Amino acid sequence: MSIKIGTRGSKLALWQAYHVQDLLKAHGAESEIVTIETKGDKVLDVTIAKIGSKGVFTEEIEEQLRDGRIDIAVHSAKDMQSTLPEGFELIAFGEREKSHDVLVSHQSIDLKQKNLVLGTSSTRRLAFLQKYYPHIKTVPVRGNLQTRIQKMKDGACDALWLAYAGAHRMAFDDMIVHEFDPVQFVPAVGQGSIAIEVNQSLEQSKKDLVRKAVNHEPSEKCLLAERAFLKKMDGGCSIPVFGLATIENEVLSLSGGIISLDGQTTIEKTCCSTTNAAQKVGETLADFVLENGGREILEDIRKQQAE
Ligand SMILES: NCc1[nH]cc(CCC(=O)O)c1CC(=O)O
Repeated sequence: MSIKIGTRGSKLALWQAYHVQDLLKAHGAESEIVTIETKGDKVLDVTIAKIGSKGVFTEEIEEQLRDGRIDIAVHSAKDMQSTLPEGFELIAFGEREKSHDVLVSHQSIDLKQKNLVLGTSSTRRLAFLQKYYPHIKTVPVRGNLQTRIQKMKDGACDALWLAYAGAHRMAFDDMIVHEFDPVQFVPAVGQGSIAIEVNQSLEQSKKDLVRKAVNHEPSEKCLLAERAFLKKMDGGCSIPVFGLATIENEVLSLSGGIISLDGQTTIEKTCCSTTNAAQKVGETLADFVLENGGREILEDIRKQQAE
């Protein structure tokens, strides 16, 4: 039985796909990798928020899952919508890498420095920057990590604001010049973990095998909590919703919330539960955030983004 693994073609995506291939191999399963270009890879001159359609990194891959050209798709969990299109499911989450954000640069960076320009197009990161470092300017820098580093070196910005996981997996550790505290700069839901998506009708034996080889249970529980939170917040990747779950001594703690685009208002909370109530705790957190000002922030953002 050979498993066909679909993935985007960026180096990070391929790293993740080869990682899954290795895990499958360790469980005695052969596999092959099929690279697929998505709209998010093709359209590089606008931010993801502006491309607008949900699933910019997933649609073309889901087409191939639908017609069986591939068996599984490997994604960054962070790129996955909270509600998948009809007929698809996530069956496994890989062991999470450290989930925090970092600055990557070829030069040393002082966040107090005037005229500093950081490369990012993430609404969450922009809003946190308004809150903690309002003097810092940003420019959107899109493309795969290697392209972005080149753009930075060519002068587009002084440093790139990235997820540690991607920077580390691409071996840019030497260029990490700042690490953001995940308590202040809470990561995006799913950051640092990979997710395996399948067509629901995939043979159960293949699903079982893939899950056995790839799924990391504590990471899965955390991701279920975070994704249940995101789903109830109704946030895609262009809404500055943040959330991070951790497990210690069998207790799952989920910290998350929403921040207004100007960084002035943050609604956030930490909720705890047993690991078996992961989804429930995500929903509880979302209810709290929505009822305590989050709904108004969401409406404001929708209005601004419609303009
Ligand atoms: N937004 C794109 C994206 N999706 C996943 C990662 C990094 C790896 C990960 O979090 O799994 C990145 C780049 C980044 O935010 O720096």
